Amino acid sequence: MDRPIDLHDYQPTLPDNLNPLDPAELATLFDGLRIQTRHIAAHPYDPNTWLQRGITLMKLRYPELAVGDGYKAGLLAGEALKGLGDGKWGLGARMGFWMLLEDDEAEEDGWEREMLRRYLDGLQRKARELVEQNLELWPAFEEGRFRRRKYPWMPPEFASRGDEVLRVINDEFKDNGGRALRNGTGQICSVRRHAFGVDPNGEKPTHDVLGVFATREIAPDSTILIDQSRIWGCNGPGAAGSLENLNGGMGCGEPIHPNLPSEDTSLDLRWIRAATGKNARCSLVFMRALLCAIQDGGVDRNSLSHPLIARLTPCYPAERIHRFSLANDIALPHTFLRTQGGVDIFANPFFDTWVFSTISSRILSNSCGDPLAECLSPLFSLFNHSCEPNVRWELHKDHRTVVVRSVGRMRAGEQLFVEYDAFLSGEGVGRRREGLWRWLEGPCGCGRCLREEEEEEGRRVDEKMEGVELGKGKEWDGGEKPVL
Ligand SMILES: C[S@@+](CC[C@H](N)C(=O)[O-])C[C@H]1O[C@@H](n2cnc3c(N)ncnc32)[C@H](O)[C@@H]1O
Repeated sequence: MDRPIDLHDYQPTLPDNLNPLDPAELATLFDGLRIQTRHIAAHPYDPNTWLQRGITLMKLRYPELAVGDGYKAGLLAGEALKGLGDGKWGLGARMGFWMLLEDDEAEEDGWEREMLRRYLDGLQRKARELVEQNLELWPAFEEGRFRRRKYPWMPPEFASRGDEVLRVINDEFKDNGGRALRNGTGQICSVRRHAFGVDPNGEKPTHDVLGVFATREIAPDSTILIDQSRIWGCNGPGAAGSLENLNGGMGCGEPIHPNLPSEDTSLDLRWIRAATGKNARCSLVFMRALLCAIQDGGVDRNSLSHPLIARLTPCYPAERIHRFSLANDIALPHTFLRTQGGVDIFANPFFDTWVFSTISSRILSNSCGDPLAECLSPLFSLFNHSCEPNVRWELHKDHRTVVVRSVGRMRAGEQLFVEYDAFLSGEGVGRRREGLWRWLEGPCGCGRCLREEEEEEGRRVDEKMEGVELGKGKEWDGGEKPVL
């Protein structure tokens, strides 16, 4: 957030249709945001820096980010108040912010201590007010509404997939081909750009539209891909051997889930399952995505640069309104990062709330699953949808392995398509497109939809022509003119 931005890239995430912000006011707010972000970097444990930036984010109409900063301000003020009780917190000498005191400084007189307590109390109350202003208490307690948008300060390297990302993916396809063919050699498919062709008018950029293509002829019913993921989650087993999840909803029969026997006890994720109930699978996918970034890249790199996250196309649907929850989307990931990720959530900018929100926009249109389990597959997530698919897929009982098989014979160079929602295949093109909109953020561009759209258009033109012919016929026949 401390990067200069182009004001043309600004899109608020608040769904309310308010009057647009005046450009001069917008520029001032973004200047403030930059300064406050630098101030946070210099004084990450001062609750007031977080509160002030949260207020700016609210004015800029980013409710989900304002809640994130308000939450951190409240947390810091609360921890400082607790520390005050222990005699450990005080005003940093002539520095104007609150800090941990050296032992000999801790002997403050009662008056100063009382002043400090009141100040922190006030900050905590204002932080809570900021959070509440950006949430609603109804219909769901402590949830807010927002639209998913690209944040204007997003560094360009995270905004689209570079050639290095494609190289990594294609190396993985090469390894996977060997496994699927069971003889250890040979590639079956690869990822390519311009998956739906190049826009003839040059209006839509198609460079960053990826798809999976056959690199050789594929026989019917062949295994094409065995894709195992580290980013998965399931609602876990129920209590006392029942299949019910702890908080209702179905559970699976694996006693160790949502963990694996190979994971050590420091990665016990059952508390996330208990906290999120029937949404556990989605929260677990998100936490595991953060965990992957930490395990592979450490805590000093932006998690958006992790190859498993950098390869995903984000979902920014124009009209759809999403909900975010203070408990599940803000408090839970921060607690997870502090307790199990080893991340300092105040001093480390790589796990800021805008990064959370961007990761979850990428997971949204790329994960697959069912009411029990969710999985973000590294290679399967690159397959496009068709209403007449040439491959079929299955999520294994382990909730993290997707197997893809061919339906009929395929030529080298043919694009491999899966069906995202098989329940829609019996519907007409209009209903199918409507149902698929939430996955595709636009009309389905598959061969069947384009064909049926053309047929429908043709029928409409024929009907119109028929009407014209009928009208003409009456006139020429000397019949009565219609009364308008
Ligand atoms: C799981 S990803 C597939 C890979 C993606 N094309 C990419 O570039 O990374 C799903 C996204 O691909 C695009 N997509 C997939 N199938 C499509 C289709 N039949 N028509 C239009 N867009 C499609 C949509 O943008 C969708 O949100």
